[in-house]
Amino acid sequence: MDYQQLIEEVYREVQEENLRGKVADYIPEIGNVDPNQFGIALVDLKGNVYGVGDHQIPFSIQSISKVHTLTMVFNVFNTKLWSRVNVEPSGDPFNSIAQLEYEKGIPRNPFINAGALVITDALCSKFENPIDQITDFINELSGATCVKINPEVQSSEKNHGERNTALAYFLKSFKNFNNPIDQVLEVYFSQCAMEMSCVDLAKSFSFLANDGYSIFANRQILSESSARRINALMLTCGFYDEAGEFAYRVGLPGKSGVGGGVAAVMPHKFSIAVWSPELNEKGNSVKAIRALELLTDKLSFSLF
Ligand SMILES: NC(=O)CC[C@H](N)C(=O)O
Repeated sequence: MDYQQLIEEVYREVQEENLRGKVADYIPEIGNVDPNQFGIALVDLKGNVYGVGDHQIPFSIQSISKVHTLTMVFNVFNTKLWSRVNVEPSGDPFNSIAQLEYEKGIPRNPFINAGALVITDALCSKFENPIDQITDFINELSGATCVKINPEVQSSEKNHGERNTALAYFLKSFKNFNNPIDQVLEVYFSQCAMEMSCVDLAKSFSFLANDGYSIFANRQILSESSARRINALMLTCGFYDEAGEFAYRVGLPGKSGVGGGVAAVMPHKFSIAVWSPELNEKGNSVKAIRALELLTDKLSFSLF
């Protein structure tokens, strides 16, 4: 299969459809992007990179960073962690607070905001300088010094972080939070404000397509069984209350962010990142989802 030809075809067809959505504006600074940008990068397991459109332009990865942070604590906290966060799809918006109350402070999964805050709290217990450690880790996975924290986005998240702050206090009231709230939120807002291109993002997900081994970091990042579990979580929880629709239309494990990015993997074949800022009402990129749907249709395979 000629991947370059494939993604160019997908790119062209999606552009022709002229799909529109709305750039996220609840974090004002991430609204300051050109909404027409669109890029695709695919990385195969030999390390060949295929790209089209704005695939080299860094963008705000937002919630996609939740996969990187989960990976960082997965080994150490594997058993203990699952008493603090569940592994079930939530069926609720990513920043929902309601479920957390009747489920007594145990978030449904690590990819909704409440669950990601628990993961970042666990990360703060494990690492002395968590922000540097996350940056270093993602750089290592991408095989390049590519991650930058956008300070304007970071402070915009902080200044409009009432909901995430509320979630953190809520978790604390159920004793599911160990570190000072401000410290954990600082790390959480920083990981969300990280910027990288589709190419580097696809590389950073490559180990999940490769039984846990990163060809860019030259090491086993997670065991084969742990990598498989992260893929299962992405498939069932990676798109919040649209996870079912993504599995139905695309059929790959993946993770979205409100910056308009989606990273996904086809196990044993490739990792892929698609970015376009306009979102649907569930907070997922309209063009990125359509591009991945066309891609698996044209390939005639997905996980299923
Ligand atoms: N879905 C997302 O990408 C949400 C991330 C965003 N920084 C938030 O916490 O609200």
